[in-house]
Amino acid sequence: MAWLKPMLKLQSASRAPSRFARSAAQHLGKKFSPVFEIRSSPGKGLGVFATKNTPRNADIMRDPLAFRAWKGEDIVERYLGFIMLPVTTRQNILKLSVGQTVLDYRAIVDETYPRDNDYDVFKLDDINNTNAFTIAHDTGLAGELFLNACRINHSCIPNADQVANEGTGDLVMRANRDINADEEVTTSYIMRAAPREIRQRELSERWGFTCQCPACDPGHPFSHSHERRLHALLRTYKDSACYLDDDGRLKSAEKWPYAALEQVAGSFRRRTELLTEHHSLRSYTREVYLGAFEVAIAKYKLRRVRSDLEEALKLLELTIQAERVYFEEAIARSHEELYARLERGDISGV
Ligand SMILES: C[S@@+](CC[C@H](N)C(=O)[O-])C[C@H]1O[C@@H](n2cnc3c(N)ncnc32)[C@H](O)[C@@H]1O
Repeated sequence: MAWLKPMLKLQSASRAPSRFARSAAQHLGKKFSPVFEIRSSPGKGLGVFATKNTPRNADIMRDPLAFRAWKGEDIVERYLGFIMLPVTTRQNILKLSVGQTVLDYRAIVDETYPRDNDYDVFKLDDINNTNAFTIAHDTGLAGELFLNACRINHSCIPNADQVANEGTGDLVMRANRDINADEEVTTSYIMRAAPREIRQRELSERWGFTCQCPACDPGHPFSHSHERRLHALLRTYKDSACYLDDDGRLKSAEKWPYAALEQVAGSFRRRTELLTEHHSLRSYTREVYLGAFEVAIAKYKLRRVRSDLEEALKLLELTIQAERVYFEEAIARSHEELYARLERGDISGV
């Protein structure tokens, strides 16, 4: 299942300069006013709703970090961190919803410990399981709680994506399509490119609900076309698996013959077509553009054909635009420097 790993990596953050499209997050420098409210969402508890028409790539919320949990930390250690928080933050965290209780801890704890705080140790764990976001991979973070963003309900075809936070610690939620005033803002809790039965099993086991989005309703025409798209997408990961590492990037670039590189490039092209077909999948394109860029550079190094370098520059430009929408401004800037070098024909160290 090595091919699955690149799929598990998700998205992320922000702006745009010079020759690169600035549309994504020009507003980031400006004062940000929230465009959402939290209210009841029938059948789902509370939810987040847009209060204004919100265009694609606009920020819906920037929510400050409330609490952070680390991998490997035991629940008492975590609780000791929690009790250091200001009392209102603690109270608000304890109001977050608990989707699925792993243990009937209330019964155990009521019997064993008389104090409410001991109960909260376990409750905090369940709150984390239900609500925590993870943005950065491989950081040792188990998850982060945000008081507003944690009210966003799930959809397998969400209209908003979390983006990397550019070091502020805030969680930024960005519209991945135009959202109408009063429409519910949704995000995906799971790998949205997984087939329906896998998504449903994960949602039911971890969060205890059955997703009712059009992609999960077998009677909905959209569901069929979307499932076909997801299966085709899986095939592109399988087709190129032997050439790629766990991050979906070319393994030992120098080793492959030109024909193999062309095959990988074709698989990346197909993947990009599929990902750009639907707004809920677009956030995956960044990784794909970057992977495809590396393949184009490897092709250029083998044959020094000008069209391969032009293809690489085009893909790097797309990567930079995607960085600005879903990931880090700093990474986008360093890619821009690379772009300038390649434009001058300097491929040393690429
Ligand atoms: C992170 S919370 C979202 C906010 C929550 N609705 C609340 O009232 O605080 C996750 C919980 O919301 C509910 N939920 C989220 N998405 C849902 C959906 N699509 N259908 C039904 N319930 C959902 C589930 O109870 C889930 O455990």
